[in-house]
Amino acid sequence: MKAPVRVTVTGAAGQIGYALLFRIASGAMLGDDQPVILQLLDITPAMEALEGVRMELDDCAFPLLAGITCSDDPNVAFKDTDYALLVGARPRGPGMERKDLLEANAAIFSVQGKAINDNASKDIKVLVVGNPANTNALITQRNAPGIDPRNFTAMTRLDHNRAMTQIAQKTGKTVNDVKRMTIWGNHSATQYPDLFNAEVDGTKAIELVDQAWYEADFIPTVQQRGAAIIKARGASSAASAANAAIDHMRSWALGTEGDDWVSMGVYSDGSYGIAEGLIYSFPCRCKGGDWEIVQGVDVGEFSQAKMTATETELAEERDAVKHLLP
Ligand SMILES: NC(=O)c1ccc[n+]([C@@H]2O[C@H](COP(=O)([O-])OP(=O)(O)OC[C@H]3O[C@@H](n4cnc5c(N)ncnc54)[C@H](O)[C@@H]3O)[C@@H](O)[C@H]2O)c1
Ligand SMILES: O=C(O)C[C@H](O)C(=O)O
Repeated sequence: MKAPVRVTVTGAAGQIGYALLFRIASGAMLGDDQPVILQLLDITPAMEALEGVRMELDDCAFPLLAGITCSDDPNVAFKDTDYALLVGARPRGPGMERKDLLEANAAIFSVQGKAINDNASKDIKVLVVGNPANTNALITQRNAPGIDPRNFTAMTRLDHNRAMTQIAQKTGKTVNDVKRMTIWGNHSATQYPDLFNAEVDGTKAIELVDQAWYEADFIPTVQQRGAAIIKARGASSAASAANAAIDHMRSWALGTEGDDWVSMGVYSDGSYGIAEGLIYSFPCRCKGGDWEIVQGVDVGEFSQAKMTATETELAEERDAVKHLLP
């Protein structure tokens, strides 16, 4: 058996937390030979509810669960931690865009970035789920100058998984037949799901559908899926978001499959002409606990315009929080 690793989850008493913690503790995220110590963070008024979640975790008797701490202090929750899933933030309601949450949520991530910088392992892997995820990841990263910027990522895996299922259903195949899906840019309504490079059963997806369906149906469905769930459920996605967080961390820690790739919001190094330093979703391959942006992916005129539009939105969000970016 390996030595336990520490996994911090913020917003642990919330709805995503409830769908996430039990799967991390079961080994779904880091493998069934990797014990974990859960370090759970929430705000003071949520401590009683969090205690209930801890009791339920205890009651599962997970063989891989080597310890649980609950705290309302980020300095405690991030102490020596190896992985952090930053979920704790306000969700949007009907009629809101995710960037409308910037004012309410941004300060959380500057505090947590500092706490990560001061307390966590220097090799920590951070996934930001709380919205607007890309810009919150940027705030976290910039407040943790002692840690490699590549260790901070934002979640677009939910959009990636949504796009996989939409194209599989349209073409009468299963998600097992879909490879090389890419979500470019921001986890927002400007994100660009790319069917020019995605493949279904070895054929370029764009060749299997008509351009009108791609533009008028597929792209808006993926872009607006979060809003559709809020409208239907009266609450934002939780189980599918937790599942995507597990997928993201598992790919990063244990590697992507063969020559396939996944979508991750990562620190831009200027690849594909995207401004350096933005947290932008790219096609990524992972190996040995590290990620790299896949190079040489085809970008035609149509894709370029959409990739630039979502980059522009991210630059606007960055400028709106510049007071939180040291
Ligand atoms: N990136 C994605 O794909 C994606 C998908 C779904 C949801 N989200 C986002 O995830 C976030 C959480 O969603 P949810 O449905 O679990 O919300 P929720 O309201 O059910 O839970 C949020 C939890 O965070 C806690 N919290 C608030 N401030 C905190 C702080 N400073 N420190 C620690 N915890 C804090 C709250 O007390 C609550 O327990 C929202 O911002 C939502 O929009 C992102
Ligand atoms: O849409 C939301 O606000 C929640 C989440 O980001 C989602 O995509 O489901």
